[in-house]
Amino acid sequence: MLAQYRGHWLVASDDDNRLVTARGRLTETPVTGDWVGVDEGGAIAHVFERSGTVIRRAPGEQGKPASAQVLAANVDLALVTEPLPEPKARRLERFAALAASGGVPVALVLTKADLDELGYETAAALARRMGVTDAVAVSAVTGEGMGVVRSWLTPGTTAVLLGASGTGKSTLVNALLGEERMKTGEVRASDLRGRHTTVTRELLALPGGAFLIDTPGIRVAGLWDGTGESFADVDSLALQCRFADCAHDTEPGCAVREAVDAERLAAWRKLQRELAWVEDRRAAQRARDAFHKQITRELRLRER
Ligand SMILES: Nc1nc2c(ncn2[C@@H]2O[C@H](COP(=O)(O)OP(=O)(O)OP(=O)(O)O)[C@@H](O)[C@H]2O)c(=O)[nH]1
Ligand SMILES: [Zn+2]
Repeated sequence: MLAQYRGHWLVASDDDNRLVTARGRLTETPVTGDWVGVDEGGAIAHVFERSGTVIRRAPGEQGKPASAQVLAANVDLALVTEPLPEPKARRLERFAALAASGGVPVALVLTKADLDELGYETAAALARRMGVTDAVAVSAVTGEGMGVVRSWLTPGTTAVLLGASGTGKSTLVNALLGEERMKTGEVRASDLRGRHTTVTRELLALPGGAFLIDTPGIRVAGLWDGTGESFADVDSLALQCRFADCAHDTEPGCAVREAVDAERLAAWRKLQRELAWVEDRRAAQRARDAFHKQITRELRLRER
């Protein structure tokens, strides 16, 4: 699945790219990166099981039940972006957690390296603190660091760009695509002529043989399902705390507070509070669903 538009999906097959609709009653709504089966009528009839998903809490309205939104499926690597010269560690941690919770490995990409002479050092320091192996400082202006990013994009694998609006994702996409961008533009124009659709998340074929999913315009990245391995430092140190349910706050004998950077620990706490809030809502929703199911079953029994 190449891209999702309002009620339409752009699907790649062996011979061409086709704009299709989806049959009702699919188990999952198809998202960019999905492998789908299309029936004779040219509609998506099946969404294959996913591995490596990026899921956020759907930006909902107050009072509405919390729900999940899959941003990308079947992703092998998340390039988490944040601009130099003052990258925000909190945002990096949040996006890294979003990827890690769906089983997607993370690499840090600090953009706009031309605005900071110490970009590479900053990237390395942040990566060390976050427990991330791969980090780079890149510039679309000078080309610095682009080779490193390309080396991560193994042919046949799919990467997703994750980062707040304005962190330089689209610019990075253009740099990686080189002249190829024109082609995708043409495909899009001919497929969607007169449809007035907004392009959201697209799967792009890079010249080197890898695929890249851009996620433009993300303003909020609410967590949905834990922080994955993105706080492995906190998780493993927690085993040495005196109390099994240590909140790493004021408890005596806390191994985490001693070893983890105060700001990182504060960020962890904030994300945990958010997750507790989400879990409350998810539990309430599950209870409502179970109740609804039971009522429906009882009504059906009575009708017999
Ligand atoms: N100096 C400098 N500016 C850059 C670089 N990369 C991106 N920018 C600028 O940063 C701004 C935002 O870049 P975008 O690529 O649009 O950011 P984005 O992450 O795609 O934003 P959304 O599409 O809103 O999610 C633009 O004005 C770019 O020109 C860079 O390497 N150096
Ligand atoms: Zn502790």
